[in-house]
Amino acid sequence: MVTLSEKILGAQAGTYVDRKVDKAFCHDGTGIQAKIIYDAIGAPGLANPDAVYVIYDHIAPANNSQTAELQAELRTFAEKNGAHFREIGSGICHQVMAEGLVHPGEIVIGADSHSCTLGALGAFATGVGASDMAGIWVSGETWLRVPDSIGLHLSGSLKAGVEWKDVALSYVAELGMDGGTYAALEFTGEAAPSVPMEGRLTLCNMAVEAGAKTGLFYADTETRRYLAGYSVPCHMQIPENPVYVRECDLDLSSLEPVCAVPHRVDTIQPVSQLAGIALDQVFIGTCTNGRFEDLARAARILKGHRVKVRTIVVPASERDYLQAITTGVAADLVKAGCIMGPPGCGPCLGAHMGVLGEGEVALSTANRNFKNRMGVGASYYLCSPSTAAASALAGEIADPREVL
Ligand SMILES: CC(C)[C@H](C(=O)O)[C@@H](O)C(=O)O
Ligand code: SF4
Repeated sequence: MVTLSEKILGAQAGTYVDRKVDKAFCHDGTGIQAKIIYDAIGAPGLANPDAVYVIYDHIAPANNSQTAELQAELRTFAEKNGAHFREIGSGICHQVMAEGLVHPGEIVIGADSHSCTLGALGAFATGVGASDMAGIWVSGETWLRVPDSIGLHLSGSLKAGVEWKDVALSYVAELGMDGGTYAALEFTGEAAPSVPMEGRLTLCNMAVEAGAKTGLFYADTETRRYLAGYSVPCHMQIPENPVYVRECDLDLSSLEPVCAVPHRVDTIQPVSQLAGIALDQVFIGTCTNGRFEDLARAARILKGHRVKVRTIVVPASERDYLQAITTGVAADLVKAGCIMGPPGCGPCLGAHMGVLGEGEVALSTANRNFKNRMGVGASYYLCSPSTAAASALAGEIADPREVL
């Protein structure tokens, strides 16, 4: 009668606990703020430098001198204090941590709201603000209220042209933007073991868009297969008849390609009904959908054709980028007219490399379409990599099932 969160945190839902943090990561944005608070506390050093990661991804490379100077300051801090530092171009913090650094059963805290992504590995992973991160640097621990859990039971299999992103957008729409507030979403059911790791990362990534504390998959043979690629051993996690405060059934076979429409992540419409909406920009990337598999899906549609609208592709990590290069996926994308950016967040949060102008309309594989996020006065739809690719070819929103 124990949920995975209760098991990992070692206490019943509702209990407040202090716990040692196994991995604590931040990026160039939140790391700077955490350092200001850490300096004010005046601690003698990091309590557990080996658990601390500083990963440059948000405005990477820097967009102006002030950003560059702040980044230089945090870089020096990380190096002096013995933290793990990942330079610009390494990739988005969540993806970098997913590449063999996070293990099932760990407590993983990131100074970024999408840290829930790492629940895909059977870890308890959640986001905190900069002050909590500074607290972890000082003490090596954090406090948490053990969350209640919502069971999301997956059954059936995806039809052609429907992707994990469509599942993610569909479950967020089902729960609503605050429907999972402070809960842990446990992905279970007969179809869960067959969800590949890249799909698990996409599904857990969007848990916070339903207000959830985290999303989790039980570590199973897929987790073991994935971690073996990083020479990381994996202990399986067996569900112990968890009790959920709410249960949702998601029949994968019943889903179709969807978009979240401006300006809410939980408001979706079938792509077929949006077809024909003219676009100014398509963006394929982010911690939701910038992995190699996502780039390959887009390339499958774009290969041998030419995009009709500016299309920016940003790999989630150096590893994803290299894989796209060695497999020819990157060449297919560039030959199709896509602009490839360095691994990182790219234009996701409207800070650089593809900011939209007033009145512009974009389609993005990201997880948020909040008003003014990618550019003041712009509007954007969220979708899967295949929908993004099909739409890039058409210059307007298009159904991927028509070109597959
Ligand atoms: C900048 C950062 C704090 C923010 C987050 O926490 O999610 C960003 O990554 C985002 O996606 O909006
Ligand atoms: S890719 Fe986007 S959503 Fe993910 S961490 Fe970066 S800014 Fe946030």
